[in-house]
Amino acid sequence: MNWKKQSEILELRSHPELIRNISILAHVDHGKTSLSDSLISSNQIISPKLAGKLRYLDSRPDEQARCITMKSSSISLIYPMQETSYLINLIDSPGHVDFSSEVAAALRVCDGGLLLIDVVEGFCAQTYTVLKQSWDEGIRVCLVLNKIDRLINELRMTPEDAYKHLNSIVEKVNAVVSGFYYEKRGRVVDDESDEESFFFKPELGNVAFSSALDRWAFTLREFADIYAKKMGFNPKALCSCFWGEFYYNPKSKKVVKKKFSEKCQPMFVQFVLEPLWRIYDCIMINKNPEKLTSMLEKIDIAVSQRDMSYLNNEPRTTLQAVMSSWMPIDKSILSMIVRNLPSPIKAQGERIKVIAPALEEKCPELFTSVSACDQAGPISVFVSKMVSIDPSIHINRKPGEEIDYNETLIAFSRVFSGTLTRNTPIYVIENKGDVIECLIEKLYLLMGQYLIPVDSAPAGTIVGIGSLEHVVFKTGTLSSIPDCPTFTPIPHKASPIVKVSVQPVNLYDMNSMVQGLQMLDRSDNSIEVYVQDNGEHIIAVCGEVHLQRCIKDLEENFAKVPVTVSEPLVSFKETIVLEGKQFTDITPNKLCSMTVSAYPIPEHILNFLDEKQEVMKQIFGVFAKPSTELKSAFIEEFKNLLTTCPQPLKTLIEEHLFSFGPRRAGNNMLIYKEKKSILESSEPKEETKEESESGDENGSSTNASKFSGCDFDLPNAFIAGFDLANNSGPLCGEPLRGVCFVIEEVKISNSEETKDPYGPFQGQVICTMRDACRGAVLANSPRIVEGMYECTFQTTQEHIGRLYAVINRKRGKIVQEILTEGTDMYVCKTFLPVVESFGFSDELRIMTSGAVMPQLTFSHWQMIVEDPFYTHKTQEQLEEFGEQPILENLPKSIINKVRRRKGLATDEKLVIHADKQRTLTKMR
Ligand SMILES: Nc1nc2c(ncn2[C@@H]2O[C@H](COP(=O)(O)OP(=O)(O)OP(=O)(O)O)[C@@H](O)[C@H]2O)c(=O)[nH]1
Repeated sequence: MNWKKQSEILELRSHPELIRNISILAHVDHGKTSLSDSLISSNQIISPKLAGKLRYLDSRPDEQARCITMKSSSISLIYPMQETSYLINLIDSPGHVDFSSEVAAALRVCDGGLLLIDVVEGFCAQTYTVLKQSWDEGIRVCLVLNKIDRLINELRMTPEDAYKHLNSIVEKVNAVVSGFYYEKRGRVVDDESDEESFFFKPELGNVAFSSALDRWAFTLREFADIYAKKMGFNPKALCSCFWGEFYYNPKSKKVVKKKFSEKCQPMFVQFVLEPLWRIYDCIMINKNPEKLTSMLEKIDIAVSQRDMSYLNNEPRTTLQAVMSSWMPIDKSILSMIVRNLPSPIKAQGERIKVIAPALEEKCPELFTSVSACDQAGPISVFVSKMVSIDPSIHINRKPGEEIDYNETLIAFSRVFSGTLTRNTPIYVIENKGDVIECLIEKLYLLMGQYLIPVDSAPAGTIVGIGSLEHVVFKTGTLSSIPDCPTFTPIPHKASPIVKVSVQPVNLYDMNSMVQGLQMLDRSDNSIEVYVQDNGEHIIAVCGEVHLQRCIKDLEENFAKVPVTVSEPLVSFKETIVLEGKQFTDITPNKLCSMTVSAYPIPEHILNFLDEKQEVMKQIFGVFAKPSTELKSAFIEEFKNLLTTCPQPLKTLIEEHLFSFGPRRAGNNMLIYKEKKSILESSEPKEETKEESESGDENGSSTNASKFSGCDFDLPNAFIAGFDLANNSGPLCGEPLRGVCFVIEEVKISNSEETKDPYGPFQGQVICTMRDACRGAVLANSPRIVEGMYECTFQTTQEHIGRLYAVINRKRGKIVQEILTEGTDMYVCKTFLPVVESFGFSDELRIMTSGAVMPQLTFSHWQMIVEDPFYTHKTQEQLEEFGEQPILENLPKSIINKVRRRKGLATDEKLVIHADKQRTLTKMR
């Protein structure tokens, strides 16, 4: 690292108005890393010729090998513009859907973003996700339409068609933005007149057109500057005519607004795209050196003889030399960033209500300091993720320095106010509210593959903090004020659905592995690590690529021991299709019997309950203290849905809903006919004495107090049993989904016996309730429910047939197939069972030589219609198939597989050494 540049960076950090913290956002493979390479080359960190090939910010070997970014990395660049130097802190974030949490972490420390779109693939699933994430974080964004070269070289579009195509992409993005804008969710828009700046308008200079591969980019401002001099126009006025239906009349030398026709070309086509197309034609398509030389003279570009000599054999090298001198990508993009994206001072004032809403009321001093990005005020820092320091990272020690920089994790953080200095105590405020005092020993400037130790980090900067690896769990707030409220936690979109169990290859490495797992858990915001009841160590991740990265991190950085990884453990659910059949069970001491029936919950209610999980936890959760408005709003919505619920379930829920489950907030329900519905009272009602003493005439009673040995709350024991059944259904011990249990009858006999050989009575009631619920599930024709991924990919006509064959083989369902206008590209949307998804991406990639990169996101739960216990019963079936069980029963094979994995009994016949057995029989 150049020490002169380094000291300039350190100096610029104390001028927040000159800082821009930017993240590059896009769908996978749209060119983020190639663009960041070009921007990095502007600071002579890498050679411009290697930009796009080196992938400098993909420092991990697996990122280089797979050509995908898996981790956000940051680098500081200097950009001189009009005699002022600006500090650009650039973050390259991953585009793969498995790493959405990395994008969220990167956005929290930034103030602006560059939204990159591959103009051939257009607006994709992840483009929407990252745009939404940036809105939710209150981040301003500029648009970069990348890979324009593909419109010329691959699709052979005319400039007119290209203009229409680009216009349609800009309109599509703006349509999405307007949805966000008018929803105003997650953003506080104070100034209505500011509306225009949220939309992408090439004429305002917040849209760039680029080819990161060919190292060029432009915004309309640059073209307007060039032509304004030649044509004698005001550059600003000319810029506003370069986009839209404006035409230049060379005779009258005037710009007129006219509808598009063959004779009239829009100014964007005439002045911008035509010259660009001509250069590509001279170099890449028709290779015409004479025409090229005359064009270069006209636009006043000098290209070395050496670069020109590649025209026939390596035309792309000549093209890159020409285009990077004509429209250098770094200059266009960096000046767009400086002009259009806010400095920390402006951004923090806007974002504070989104990222730290509690400050205003609870800590006004810090609120003022954060809003103004005051470097002299009290300190507040947000740790957005803990980054593992892998061996590819180099720590630049100062000459003669003796500090031990043996870190495993550093805190990737943003200083929002004050100045963080080394060796100062600071308070770590955990999300739960606990406060820990600790000493900041090490601070680093993040420079891609290099960490540069620094002594301080002022407000508005991004910094790596050492010595926090045992104090901060995933994310956290640091402050010099101990009672400072925490920043808003980073929202998580991706849920960890793929689980594997891990164990060390050598058992004596168990301790190292467990410690390594703890570090891994800290280092990744979207991972879950826990120990299952049977002692297995489970890692739950977002997908296959994520899993590979985590295992690599575990083996190489955290545990540093080899581990074996099980087959992915996919989650299933269990449900029912019949209704009303009852099952009775009795406690082992024969004193309490209960009859339970079960009903399937209709899909629309189930979807509502799925959506409202968090709200339900706040209203009905064990320690919940809900606000009355929240509760009544939920109940009103729920009751509206019940109007379309079939009888008798509707009445049962309305009159006697006793609990949701599991943990009082899931998507199963318990009806207890002795109790009034929890939907009825907005306040929890105290039970009256009379109510609690009522029983039936037969001497049986549902009442605990009448039974001498029953000194516990019987209804709560029912809920506990119901919860146990919810968590582990009868088919293969997977959670239940969409089952409503009805306690039809409870009989308790009085007994004088005080000693019960079967253990505490409460435990017996709980277990019997669990078994009664499970029995009711079995009585009502149970089914397996499997998770489904939504998978979107783009492909050409050439590959589509083969891809569909793979999807069908994997039980996928194609739900949408749209031909992109002007191309032979199909955008396909399919649903794919999670259990079939392993190896799916690799198979598609191999089949299409890497052209297809499917994105899998969890979509919904879907019931497998087949009955797991189906046997031939009717006369006709028996005649046709005999009494043999069905060989290919999918749910049955899933049940057996899961039961085998959990060590539960299966009804499979095990034949070991069949030949040997036959021989033995013969010999006898
Ligand atoms: N034709 C063309 N190809 C490009 C351009 N920019 C990038 N590519 C290619 O697109 C592929 C993906 O580029 P990357 O820069 O790795 O894309 P990315 O968005 O960083 O990918 P992830 O980080 O994995 O999401 C590479 O093969 C690049 O060479 C461009 O402007 N034109």
